[in-house]
Amino acid sequence: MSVHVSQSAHKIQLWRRLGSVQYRDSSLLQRQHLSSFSSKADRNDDLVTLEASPDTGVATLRMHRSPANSLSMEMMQSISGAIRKAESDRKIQSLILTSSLPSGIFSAGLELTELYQPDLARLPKFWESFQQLYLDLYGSRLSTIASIGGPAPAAGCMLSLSCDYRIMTDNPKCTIGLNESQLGIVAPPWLAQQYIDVIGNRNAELALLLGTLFTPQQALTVGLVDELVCSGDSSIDEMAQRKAAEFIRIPPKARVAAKELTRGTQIAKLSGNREEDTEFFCSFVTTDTVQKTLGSYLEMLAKRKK
Ligand SMILES: CC/C=C\C/C=C\C/C=C\C/C=C/C(=O)SCCNC(=O)CCNC(=O)[C@H](O)C(C)(C)COP(=O)(O)OP(=O)(O)OC[C@H]1O[C@@H](n2cnc3c(N)ncnc32)[C@H](O)[C@@H]1OP(=O)(O)O
Repeated sequence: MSVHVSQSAHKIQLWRRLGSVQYRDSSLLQRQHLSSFSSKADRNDDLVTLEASPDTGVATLRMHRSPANSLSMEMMQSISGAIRKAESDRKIQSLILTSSLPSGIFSAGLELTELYQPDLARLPKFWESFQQLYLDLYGSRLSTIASIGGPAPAAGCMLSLSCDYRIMTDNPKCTIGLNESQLGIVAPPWLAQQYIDVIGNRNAELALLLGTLFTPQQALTVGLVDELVCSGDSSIDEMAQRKAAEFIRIPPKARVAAKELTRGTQIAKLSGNREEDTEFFCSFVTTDTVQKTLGSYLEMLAKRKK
């Protein structure tokens, strides 16, 4: 086992060094005209806002990476940083995760330019930031509530799955689910497991195969969200606050211990397997087949917009 781990660590080092090497597949070097998908690194400083209220014990983490709260490496690090900041304040017991984008989009999942024709030096760090975000949110001592006012596909769904409670706007245009298979990729095992834990094995199996995006009503039926709020009703924030207060009434030690009961094993599993997970991701996502499918998906998104 230890030999396997050290070989794996060696491969990750190789990935990092490969950063200076250009991506080799010539068909992929001919960049298509996907002008709206061209950004990579962004500034860390204005992607999220954390509002802590020591009086109520509730902090609200608002995501506002325009246009769709897609998760670039910096975005994931900013969310992780805000979670840790809220946790370091002993007066805070609950965290509401929401979007403050005017479009209402909760999160469009991983930033696709991080996956398509990736920067090879950045790729392992990008994935490690995704793992870290899962560990920080899923393993938080805080009670966490996702207030989902808009679409939450793929890693956007992961953000909500990592919370303790999910409230969603009842607008059929706002869909949620792990749609990775539609992009020619697959959710990592730790994310698939969250899905199985929340919606059950058969529902998860079908939804993962088909890349299903559930409407809010369907999501409520399968248990992917816990509560719906009428579309256009501003009370989603109030409902989240009310739920947070309900969680806060439970003695913190008991609440945290209860959470550990259901999440501890999965958290320990990924914590002990991060390098292999990163290695697998880097190898998988850079294959020609995956890159071609991602390219087509990006084109489809751009055309749909036109
Ligand atoms: C061990 C593991 C092994 C292997 C694992 C391998 C891979 C990793 C696997 C899984 C983890 C998770 C993966 C992901 O999260 S992949 C991302 C999936 N996301 C999507 O499919 C969503 C795509 N977007 C949409 O469907 C729509 O944009 C959305 C419904 C969110 C909003 O629709 P709306 O009509 O309101 O707006 P649009 O005009 O479509 O978009 C606005 C704006 O935002 C840009 N955009 C949208 N999504 C993304 C994205 N994910 N990344 C980057 N940019 C995005 C879109 O281009 C528009 O931009 P602009 O033209 O500049 O306005």
